[in-house]
Amino acid sequence: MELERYLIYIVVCLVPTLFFYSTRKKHLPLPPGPKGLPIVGNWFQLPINLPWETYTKWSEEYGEIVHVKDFARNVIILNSWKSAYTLLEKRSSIYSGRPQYVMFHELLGFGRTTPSLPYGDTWRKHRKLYNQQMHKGAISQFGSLQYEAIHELLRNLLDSPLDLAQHVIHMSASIVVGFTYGYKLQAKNDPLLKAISGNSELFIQASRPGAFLVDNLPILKYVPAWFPGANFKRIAAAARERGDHSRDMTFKQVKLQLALGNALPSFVGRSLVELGKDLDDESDEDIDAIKRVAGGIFGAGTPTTAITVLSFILAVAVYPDCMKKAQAEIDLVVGSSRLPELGDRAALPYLGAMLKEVLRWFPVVPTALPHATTADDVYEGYRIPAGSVIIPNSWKILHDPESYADPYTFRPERFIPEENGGTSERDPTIGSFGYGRRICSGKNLAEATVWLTMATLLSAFRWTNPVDRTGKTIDRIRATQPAPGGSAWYCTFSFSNRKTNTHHKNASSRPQDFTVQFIPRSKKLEAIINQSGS
Ligand code: HEM
Repeated sequence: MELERYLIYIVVCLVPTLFFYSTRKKHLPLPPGPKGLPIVGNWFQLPINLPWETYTKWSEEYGEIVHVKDFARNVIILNSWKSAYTLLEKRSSIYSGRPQYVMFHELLGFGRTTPSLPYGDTWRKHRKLYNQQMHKGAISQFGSLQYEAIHELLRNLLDSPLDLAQHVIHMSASIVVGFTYGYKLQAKNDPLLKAISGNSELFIQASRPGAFLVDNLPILKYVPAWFPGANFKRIAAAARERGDHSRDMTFKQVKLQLALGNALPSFVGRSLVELGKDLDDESDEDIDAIKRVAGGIFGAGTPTTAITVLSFILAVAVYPDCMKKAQAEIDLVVGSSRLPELGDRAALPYLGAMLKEVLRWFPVVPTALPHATTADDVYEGYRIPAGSVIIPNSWKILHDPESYADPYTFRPERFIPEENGGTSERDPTIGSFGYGRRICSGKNLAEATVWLTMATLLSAFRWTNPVDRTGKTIDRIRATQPAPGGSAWYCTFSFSNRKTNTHHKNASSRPQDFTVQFIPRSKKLEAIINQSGS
């Protein structure tokens, strides 16, 4: 009898409690944010250009996490390290999706590249391929590719310093394309480069929330391409064709070289050999994954690496003391009778700190790529529904004075431990390379390339006084102000010889256009640079 009463008591108390907790989430408020309109929500307020600036303004009014509506879609912006770290890193099991957009995923055909895949088995397969070919040991085997491209950069900078940006982009593309396909890029008008760079700009532009109306009104995808106003359909058809063509062309090239036995080491070649399957079965899922991972590397890796190098060149030009400190360290370890090598990295701590500072001071992907939630969640009393788009405001997080003293000053010492005279500020890797399970999968290659370029340039040259196209000096303040227009656009722009391009507003950042004069640090080094190509 006693037992029965206990059981009844437990059922009476427990069931409502469980019910309360299971429905509680649904009754909590969404995070605060600007008021929107019926149906479209905040669509008209979603920023197109330099979006992190608007997100930062919203955070001043509404707090560290802000909610807006992109039609029916909930968009949550994370403006603090605490919220980004707690949600995207610690709760990454439910924050690692990607929002799916009709234009981006379906019409443009980008839906099967690594950055845009939903969280699931195909994405895991892609990341496994990256891990196999891009762990630190595997990357080190591509050292000669990096030396060749970076030494060519030195010679190009001496020959035509005014084409600084083009030379840096060429260096970055040579490494990325060499790594992916074992392909040697021609100095000018390379046909493969033309084929694979065609969609870079659209990729970033279309991944931004609210970029195309069809994303929120999917019915528009049935509008025929000839219909007035259906320009997006024509853009999409051309992009899909370009994508299919470039993927097939590059893949077939490597397959042929493998068959002939003259393939240079590459991501595609190694992955295919390790797979050990019939390479002609292109319907095979594993082969398709290799093709698609490779197809995404150029767009993800070239502009990001190039712009990080350009930011470095600008940073040390306006902070000559940092340049001198790094050069003193290099002179001590490397000397002046050779150029730096990847093996010198551990012995150059100031340069390591400088790499971190470049990534923090001028983050090239200031709002990462949007993540998406795969389950309902609660944060600090706010409801975050499943399927929400999550945008980390990395620009703000990496310039937060609470984490980084005097955040717009370029100061590598912030990443030197206190016991060695630095200030031990928080490592910016999480943030500049993204978050949680979706963190940049090319990080090891990117860091090695940027580090080696920094070391080699500092060892070979000195440079100061950056000027813009009109000859006006760029000072420290202007150096931190991103140019309007994005990085992927920048590469397309440069590759296509400045053909007009109207879709130049997107969510990536690049410094102002600038040039500097590179002066060899000694006759001996000048001779080493000139000999490096022979
Ligand atoms: C300095 C250079 C680079 C920077 C600053 C950078 C930064 C980023 C950022 C911020 C993300 C978004 C992460 C997120 O959504 O949380 C990302 C994703 C990605 N990056 Fe990079 N990246 C760089 C170079 C590269 C290179 C060289 C490659 C390829 C070799 C690459 C491949 C990718 C891929 C595939 C993704 C998507 C990962 C996924 O969705 O799982 N990146 N990168």
